[in-house]
Amino acid sequence: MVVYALVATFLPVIWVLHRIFAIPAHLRHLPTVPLWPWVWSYLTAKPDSYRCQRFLLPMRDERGEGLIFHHILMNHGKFVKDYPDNDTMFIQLIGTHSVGLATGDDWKRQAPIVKQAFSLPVPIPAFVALVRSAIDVVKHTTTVTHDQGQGQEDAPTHTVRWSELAQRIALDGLGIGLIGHNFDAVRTRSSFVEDYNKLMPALASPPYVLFPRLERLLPRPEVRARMDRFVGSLVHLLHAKRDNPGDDIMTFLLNNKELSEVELRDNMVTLFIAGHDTTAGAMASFMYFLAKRPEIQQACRSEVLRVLGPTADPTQAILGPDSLPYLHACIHETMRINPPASFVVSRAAQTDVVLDRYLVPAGTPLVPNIHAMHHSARVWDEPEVFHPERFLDANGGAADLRAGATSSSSGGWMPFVTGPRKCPAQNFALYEMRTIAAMFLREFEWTLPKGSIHENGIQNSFFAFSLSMPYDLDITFRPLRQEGESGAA
Ligand code: HEM
Repeated sequence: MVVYALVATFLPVIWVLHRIFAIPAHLRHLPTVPLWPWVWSYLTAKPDSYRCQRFLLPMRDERGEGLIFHHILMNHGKFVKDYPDNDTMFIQLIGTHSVGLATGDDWKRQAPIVKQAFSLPVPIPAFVALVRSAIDVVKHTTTVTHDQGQGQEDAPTHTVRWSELAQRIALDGLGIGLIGHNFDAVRTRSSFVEDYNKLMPALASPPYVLFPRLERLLPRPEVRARMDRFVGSLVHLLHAKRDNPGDDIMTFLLNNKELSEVELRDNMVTLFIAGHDTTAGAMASFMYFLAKRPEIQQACRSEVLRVLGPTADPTQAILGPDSLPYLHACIHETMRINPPASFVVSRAAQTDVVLDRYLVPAGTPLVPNIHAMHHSARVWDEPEVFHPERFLDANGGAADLRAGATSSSSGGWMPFVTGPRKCPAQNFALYEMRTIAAMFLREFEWTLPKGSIHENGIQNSFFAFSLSMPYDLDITFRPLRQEGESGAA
């Protein structure tokens, strides 16, 4: 009797799971990852980098992945962005009418406007002021330790949860660049920042990501309320911008009469979400790799001190890749080895198509994987090694990116992807990162604290929606000069 009851209970569950996850008959000729370990990796909240290393990279030697990757991204009319249905709260948050998810004529109308907005001068002086605040926060952090190592007798050091501070810096950077608003997240805790910080992990909860319908079966009113409050705050700022225009991105978009109210709302939220954890992830990873490689950190610092001097404010001209090629190379190498977005929104082929040697039926979701591309031994020499020099030319200048790859046909470096739908904010993000990196290099030396969970390799948190962000990353900073001193060591 008990056996019958168990069978009657579990058979339907197994049947439903099979229906959800089984590979459809028309796709069974394609190579596959092991299904259940893959699903399990989501349920146990493993990061994308783990899935890529464990399941995708072992398949790489068989595939012409670079060419397929390029082909899909360059032909965005044939491979159209294809996102999950509106059941996911994440899609409800960012909306479907922004440049990020629009397709066809809607995208063609919006893309040039957004691109033009990002060609406005990057607000370097405001970034500089922001980084000064962050430096101040580090220096006044209460977890001061005394480091007796490296000949620096009893030098005070400050151990900071850098993965969080990087997020707060990124939020303020976006506030400044997008709406000319200072959230002051670096120094203060506001309900807006709290809502935002709690919202994203809730939306990325593994069961809800795997089974979006749970949102209907087991609704989460507190998460929805948080989301509504967060969006309400952004919309409020957007409306206030009409009466108080500036030289920021949203003012530019508001002045363009071609964007509807809903498009403005969706773009505002999308730009925030698209720009926040990506930039924070890149900055967190940068500190990590330079903490692990003090000789690279020192070479970077020497370049910054030589070009920028010990105290002058960085300017846009001086922060360019040609002035600081080694710093530029370190940031590029960081974003190669731990790309902040590990894969892109899926694309659906509009007709049956042959990719490499496989027939892919129309409508099949295709997800180019940036992490796999960046770790392909067919594209990169020693892909697992942090080696910034791959982005320098023979004279030590900033190399053409394609020269970083051993196979020039594949391009290789793609944290912002490539093609018509590449990230419009690449320049904005790179200038912001160079400002932060240059000013921190001048101010501090840094290491991983003893016992760091990242000692044997960077640990990314589970973050649905493709983001790679080191978690609980503490960094120990040692000031290179005392208050009031004018030069770095
Ligand atoms: C290190 C920082 C960043 C990285 C690594 C990054 C990466 C990417 C990637 C990989 C895509 C392509 C997504 C896809 O096709 O599915 C993308 C698109 C996009 N990004 Fe970024 N991004 C960064 C910063 C930003 C910032 C700061 C903003 C805005 C303030 C932004 C706004 C956008 C938008 C609007 C798109 C969609 C473009 C389109 O579909 O036409 N990103 N980004």
